Amino acid sequence: MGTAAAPRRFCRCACFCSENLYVARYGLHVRFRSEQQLRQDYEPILRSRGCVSPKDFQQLLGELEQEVERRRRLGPESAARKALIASSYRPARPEVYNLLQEAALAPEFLAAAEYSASSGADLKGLLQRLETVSEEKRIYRLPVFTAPFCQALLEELEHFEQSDMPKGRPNTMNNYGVLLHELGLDEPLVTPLRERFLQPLMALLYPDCGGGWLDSHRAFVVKYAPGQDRELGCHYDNAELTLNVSLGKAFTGGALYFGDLFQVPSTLAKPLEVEHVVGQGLLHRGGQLHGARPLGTGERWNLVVWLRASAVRNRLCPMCCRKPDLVDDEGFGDGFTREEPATVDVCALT
Ligand SMILES: O=C(O)CCC(=O)C(=O)O
Ligand SMILES: [Fe+2]
Repeated sequence: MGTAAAPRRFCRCACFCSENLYVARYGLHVRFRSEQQLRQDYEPILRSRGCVSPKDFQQLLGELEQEVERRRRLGPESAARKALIASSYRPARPEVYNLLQEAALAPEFLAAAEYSASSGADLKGLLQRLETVSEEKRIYRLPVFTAPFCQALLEELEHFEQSDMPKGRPNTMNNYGVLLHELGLDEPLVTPLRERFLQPLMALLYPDCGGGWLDSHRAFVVKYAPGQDRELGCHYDNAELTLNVSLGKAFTGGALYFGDLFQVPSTLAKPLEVEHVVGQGLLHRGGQLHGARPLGTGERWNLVVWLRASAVRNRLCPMCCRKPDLVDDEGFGDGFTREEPATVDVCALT
């Protein structure tokens, strides 16, 4: 697939402002269109989670209204932050902003990607080059970056975190961490990583989830530390596929747990626990329910890349599970497009 095509305009789905609003206090994602609808859909569960008095409910309403407003302003505000950072932020490790070199990648990752791109490559061959964490859940693991590159990226991210630059947070569940595109790391780092290395690998691992048709991403770093965020509630990603790389530092706890795909009605009775291994990346389907256990000690920084295939999501928005109601957006938006990429064999996609 060529990468030099004319720039395409990406969109988000209008549901972004009304679906999947996270209420941390009650550990719940809700749909919010009106007070009446909120009461109708969630009163019993909210009550069971401690939202009992009229005051509690009014507080929740106010927070949801604020969150909707915040989401409406997100695109333009993010673009403004990106421009300010580009003009006045001074990196600690400028080399991280150079075009991704193979020398930054772990030999195992390079070997798996090179194999995947070679003629005659098949799934069986690729599986010999990475660790299968769960065959049933299709979760895989492999080293992604070299230790020195992980270290440099971590130092740079920490320097940015400590700077007085404005920061857009990854999502409503993470209050720390940064959005990589605002830092200017999409063009030199994440886009080449996706196009040159992840795409062939994902095409073999997840052909039925758009693995061969990735055309955008949302990349961010999540940070967990004592006194800051320590855990992450159960959710699924707004992505067809996800790469989650543990960058460090030293920590205990913070394992991921995985349930079924979100479309499958089930409980999280017996989730699969997966420990992070520093330097290594986990690959999973975005729709696989997951969360992160509380951090024990230390600090945990992870690079998360939500990989998107417009060929898949244009047909069904994973957040509202309907045909997306497209709204023009900045940058990669939420990965939807008004036009289909050429020659997608829709029969190959689920
Ligand atoms: O904390 C982690 O490692 C998982 C982060 C995650 O699942 C997400 O941000 O979507
Ligand atoms: Fe996630």
